[in-house]
Amino acid sequence: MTVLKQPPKSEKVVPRLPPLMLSTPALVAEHTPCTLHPSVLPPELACRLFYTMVDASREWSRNKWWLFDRVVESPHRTTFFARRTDGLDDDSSWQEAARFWYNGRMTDVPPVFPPEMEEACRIIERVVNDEMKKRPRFPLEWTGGAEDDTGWRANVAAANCYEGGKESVGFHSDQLTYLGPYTSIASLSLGTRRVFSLREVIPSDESKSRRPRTFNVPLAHNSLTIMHAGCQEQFKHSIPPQTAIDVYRPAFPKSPDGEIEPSNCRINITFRFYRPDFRPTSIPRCKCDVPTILRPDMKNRVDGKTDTYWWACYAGAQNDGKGCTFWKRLDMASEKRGPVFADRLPTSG
Ligand SMILES: O=C(O)CCC(=O)C(=O)O
Ligand SMILES: [Fe+2]
Repeated sequence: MTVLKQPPKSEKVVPRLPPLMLSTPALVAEHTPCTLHPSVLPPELACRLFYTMVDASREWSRNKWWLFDRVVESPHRTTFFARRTDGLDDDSSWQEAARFWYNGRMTDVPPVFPPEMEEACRIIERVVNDEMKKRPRFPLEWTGGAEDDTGWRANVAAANCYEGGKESVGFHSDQLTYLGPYTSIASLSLGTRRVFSLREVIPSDESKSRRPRTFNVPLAHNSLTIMHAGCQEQFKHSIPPQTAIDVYRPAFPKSPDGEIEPSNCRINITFRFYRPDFRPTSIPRCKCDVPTILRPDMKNRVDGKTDTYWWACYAGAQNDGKGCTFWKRLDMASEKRGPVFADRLPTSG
């Protein structure tokens, strides 16, 4: 008996689009959930902050974590700061949260913002708030703790130092553990210009109809990139290695009568807002008794209302790569993560 074979289904081939260079703020806003703000700080402050951070970066370390059965080391140096207060309330339980920044391992309380960083942060907060006023807000986004809420503010910051073109960070989206869904992150670039790459994660139900495209944004000294609400849910970002970089020539010397020395370093500071309703006391702990990490389910459709997020074990990054199997879906309602008002926040000891 002859079995008639069905002709193979003709699957439409979706062409892969070549990477696109986004060299102006208008192009960045058109193609990504980010905005680019060149020359954001007064030039003298940007230069002073660059020198302070380059000096401080000698003490910063390379993040290390377990990946399957081996320890991997990040190809750049990094550190973390917690602001002394966020200027609005004196609750500092987010400083406690910052202690888990380093791959789930308990570290010392992080240093506070140096004075130049504090000065820069106040300017950056204004830029972020002006930009956020122009954009729609999402139901899962932090909408403020009180009626007189002053809007987005930074209470912590992560900093990175890339020395030379080989130092880099691979494609990732930032963990949302203390930031919560639909966070806004303000990322300041100082020193050598590097390329910031963004690539969308295509939801599973669209994977046959479109392919992700890589967008490359050159980040000049003293430019601010705001990764707006939804960026961590929809896009991954990276600083890829480069075979050639331009050296950065500071506009001011380090000391009034000193020489100007060119540098091949890029400093990045990401100012972040740890949400009052995502404090360490309310983060689920896994079977290893380590606070879990929160990740978005990037493969499912994102609409700002019904997105899925998962709490997962973080111990595996440290504990010889042996974490537990803990997974729990974030449920804003049953975890009582509705808006929390400043006067009702738990205080830390
Ligand atoms: O250096 C950058 O611009 C990106 C850093 C980054 O992605 C991070 O700290 O999570
Ligand atoms: Fe990141």
